[in-house]
Amino acid sequence: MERSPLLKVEHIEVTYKQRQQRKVIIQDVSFELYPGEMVALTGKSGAGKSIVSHALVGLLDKGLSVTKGQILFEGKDIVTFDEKQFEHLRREHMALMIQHSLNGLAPARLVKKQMLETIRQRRPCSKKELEQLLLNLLNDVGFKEPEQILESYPFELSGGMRQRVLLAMMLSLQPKILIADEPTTALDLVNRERILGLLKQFQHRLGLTVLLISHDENSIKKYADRVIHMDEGGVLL
Ligand SMILES: Nc1ncnc2c1ncn2[C@@H]1O[C@H](COP(=O)(O)OP(=O)(O)OP(=O)(O)O)[C@@H](O)[C@H]1O
Repeated sequence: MERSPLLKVEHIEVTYKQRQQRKVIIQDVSFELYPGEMVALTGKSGAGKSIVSHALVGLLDKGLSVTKGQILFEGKDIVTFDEKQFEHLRREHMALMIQHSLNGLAPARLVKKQMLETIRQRRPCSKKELEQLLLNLLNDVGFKEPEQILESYPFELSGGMRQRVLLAMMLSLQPKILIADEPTTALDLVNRERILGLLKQFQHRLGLTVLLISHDENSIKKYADRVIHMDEGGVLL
């Protein structure tokens, strides 16, 4: 039986428009993601990888928009979604783990508070149950003393620890697709391998579909089932 893609990006173009200025930033980008696979999107800095990831979840910066093509999630074109529909998509289906761990966590707010806020969007259960879920998730990403992590501020944690907290937070949303945009850029080799190993583990254990975005093809290719190359705004096949 032929499998259908969970996500199908078809010939998308993203344009930057501001007053008289108009510039095509990426053009004719097409690729597919099948359920349960880990696909790497690589290409040099400036190729447009982050723009693609933002377009997928409706988080393009002001002035940027998808001007051609379709992005089909479970067969439905999401290019025309409004903000409310994208919020729903991000909460229920597609989580974006963004570049540099501190961007994803407020440095001076307790980890527990931030994680609770995220998980509450998805699971309406008691505070006690939620806290237990958080402890389990932190355990899953390798924290031996998750209680201590919950009571920490992100600025007190190392880059690798923050990235693992962020991963636990994203997993709490139980997404179908996890988009990890340069998840290991700021990390040393040991932490890089640890984060990528965890992503691989969750791909297998939860059947998670992962889009792994990185300019460093060498560090991710052994983890990916397939590699897609982007070059100056397009996809090289
Ligand atoms: N908000 C924006 N407005 C206008 N142009 C932008 C904006 N953000 C990015 N660009 C342009 O889009 C192109 C692609 O940028 P993008 O950040 O997607 O590259 P990238 O492949 O993710 O690079 P990196 O690996 O460095 O993150 C670049 O030429 C950049 O200058």
